[in-house]
Amino acid sequence: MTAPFRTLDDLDVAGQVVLVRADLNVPMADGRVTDATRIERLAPTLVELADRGAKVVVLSHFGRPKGKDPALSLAPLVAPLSAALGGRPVGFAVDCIGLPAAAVIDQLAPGGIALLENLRFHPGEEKNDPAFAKALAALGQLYVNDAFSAAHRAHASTEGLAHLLPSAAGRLMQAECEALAKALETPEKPVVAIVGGSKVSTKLDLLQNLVTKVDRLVIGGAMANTLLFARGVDVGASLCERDMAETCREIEAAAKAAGCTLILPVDAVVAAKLAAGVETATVAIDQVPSDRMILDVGPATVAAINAQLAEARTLVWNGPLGAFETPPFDAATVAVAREAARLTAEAGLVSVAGGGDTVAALAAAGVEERLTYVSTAGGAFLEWLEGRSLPGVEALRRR
Ligand SMILES: Nc1ncnc2c1ncn2[C@@H]1O[C@H](COP(=O)(O)OP(=O)(O)O)[C@@H](O)[C@H]1O
Ligand SMILES: O=C(OP(=O)(O)O)[C@H](O)COP(=O)(O)O
Repeated sequence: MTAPFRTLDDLDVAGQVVLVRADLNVPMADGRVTDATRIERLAPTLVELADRGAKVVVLSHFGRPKGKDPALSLAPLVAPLSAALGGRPVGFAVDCIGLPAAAVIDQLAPGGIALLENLRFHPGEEKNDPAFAKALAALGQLYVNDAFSAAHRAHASTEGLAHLLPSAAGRLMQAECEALAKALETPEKPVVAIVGGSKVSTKLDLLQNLVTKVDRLVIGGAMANTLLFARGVDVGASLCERDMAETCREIEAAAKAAGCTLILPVDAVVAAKLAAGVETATVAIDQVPSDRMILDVGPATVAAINAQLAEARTLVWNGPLGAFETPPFDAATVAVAREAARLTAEAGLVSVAGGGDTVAALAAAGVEERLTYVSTAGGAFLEWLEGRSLPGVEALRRR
């Protein structure tokens, strides 16, 4: 079968500078990578290109910087990237365009690899500014997109660049598209979705459409706080995007119209601040003290979610249910992850989960290998599920 887009098989890369859009937006704490899944899943593309004699130039964003923010530099990713490549040296350029980038690329021999500084230090990246895309294109001869997890963004490095250079999907991009299609193109019902995490405004928008694709939608994490607030629940000092209340009401209406059952937390684990060792309490969802934050869903909510999973034939999951990086606020995410893994093994549940932090949470729960498929993508995976075309994938299609 012909691939819907060009792949590495279609490129003659020997001696060429290949610009590889990667997603090195990995979870980090204290300057160290806490989950290297995205790096490890990218590595085969870089190794293949290098072994075929390409000069490999890795492009990525990291976080959501407003201008040049040293705290969001990609420099700390050089060592973990080199480790994932079996110790191959990785060069680093302090800017992703212009002389600093060109100078580092000039030093590359065939088979060499370099990483360029955070693309989002330039506003032209997120604006898909043609001049910025052109400055990136000037650095190389070929373009490979291996960042499926950023393919829902129409940015210069994910969309614009594909129109300026001969382009192809990397092995991870290819594998993600194939695996998601295989697992979810005709999902067995009932389909239960779990959406949590903290990227509230960017992910709320897609829930309106998602409710037409799934039978039940469980909402946890900071996402739930915003929906609860919109229902009139006092969420105290919790992370909550109060200006999204109207959108939340629209989602509730869309769910009702589509016959999708919404499952929101009925209890919560609260604390005065997000820190290890703080005093916690489990309270009913309408009893959150005004000076406390909801940092995890409570045990009654976990029981309700697991009851949904018991009836489900398909599970799709993006976003942790709580602030899982800081125990004990990982309890609900771990409990639900283990139940999903058990049902996958024992009851034939098709379970697909994705997202940078979700993968880290699944790994911490020890179930990363026990679900049907784990994607590196969160938002992109949900948009794929909605049936939306992803700009980063569309730009690679064979024309
Ligand atoms: N109740 C909560 N309050 C604050 N942060 C939360 C809460 N629940 C989850 N989070 C945070 O959400 C983050 C993950 O969100 P997100 O980026 O949307 O997920 P993913 O990367 O898997 O797509 C984690 O860092 C986690 O600590
Ligand atoms: O981590 C990412 O997405 P995810 O949190 O949905 O998994 C991607 O790197 C996209 O990042 P963005 O949502 O800042 O564009």
